[in-house]
Amino acid sequence: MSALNPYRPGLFVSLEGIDGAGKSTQLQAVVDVLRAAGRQVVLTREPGGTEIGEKIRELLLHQSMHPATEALLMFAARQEHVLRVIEPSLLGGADVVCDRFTAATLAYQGGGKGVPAERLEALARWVHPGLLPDVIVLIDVPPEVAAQRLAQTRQRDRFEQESVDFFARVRANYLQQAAASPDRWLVVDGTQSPEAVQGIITQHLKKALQLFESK
Ligand SMILES: Nc1ncnc2c1ncn2[C@@H]1O[C@H](COP(=O)(O)OP(=O)(O)O)[C@@H](O)[C@H]1O
Ligand SMILES: Cc1cn([C@H]2C[C@H](O)[C@@H](COP(=O)(O)OP(=O)(O)O)O2)c(=O)[nH]c1=O
Repeated sequence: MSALNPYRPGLFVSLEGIDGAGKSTQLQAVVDVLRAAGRQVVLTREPGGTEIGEKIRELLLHQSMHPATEALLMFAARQEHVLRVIEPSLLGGADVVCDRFTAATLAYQGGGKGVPAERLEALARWVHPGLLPDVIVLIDVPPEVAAQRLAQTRQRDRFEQESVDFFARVRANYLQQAAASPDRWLVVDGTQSPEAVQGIITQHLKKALQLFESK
């Protein structure tokens, strides 16, 4: 059982980082390390993870809207996700690996777009009282590096078209959150090779799992 969330048997892991940090590249390795340890794993994402959540995701990624609307839709999608996927999985004993969670709303809508943190924190208390990931992996890269990677690869969605300044604010907010809860966060230097990033995440998760299973 977890020291942080002592009421449930599943480990909750989320991955965070600015767009282009290398999150998608590392997701499967996170799942693999847990499965190799004999755990059952549910891989999911935000915004999304449920039928309603995926519809909200489509709106969010492609329609322009006020940052407050954006934040409220993120939490609407999250409410469905927590109630239908995350909590039942954790309570049933499965680990949940989530591509982004509430830290992303604090960083993007809060740090990046100026929605007041206390409003976002109030929504978080409403939508998932007492529930936070046990481990939050932040893949940290300077926005210039992320932009260069994205330019070389894919069509950008609405969020990925934001400026380097925007991503600098998002990154700074993530780093502040991590500094405030060092026991929960792992900050990995994402400018290293994918193999090096994977090695650091794997080692950390193995230790976190040992601690979790010994409680
Ligand atoms: N450590 C790394 N070093 C160099 N390039 C990377 C690294 N990790 C990912 N990439 C590349 O950067 C781009 C964005 O990675 P991706 O995993 O899709 O990022 P995210 O999911 O965080 O937006 C992809 O082309 C990917 O191959
Ligand atoms: C969960 C979440 C995501 N986002 C943004 C970050 C991403 O740009 C976008 C989609 O997330 P994601 O699917 O993680 O993007 P990618 O894998 O392409 O990096 O939504 C927020 O702005 N706030 C949030 O709360």
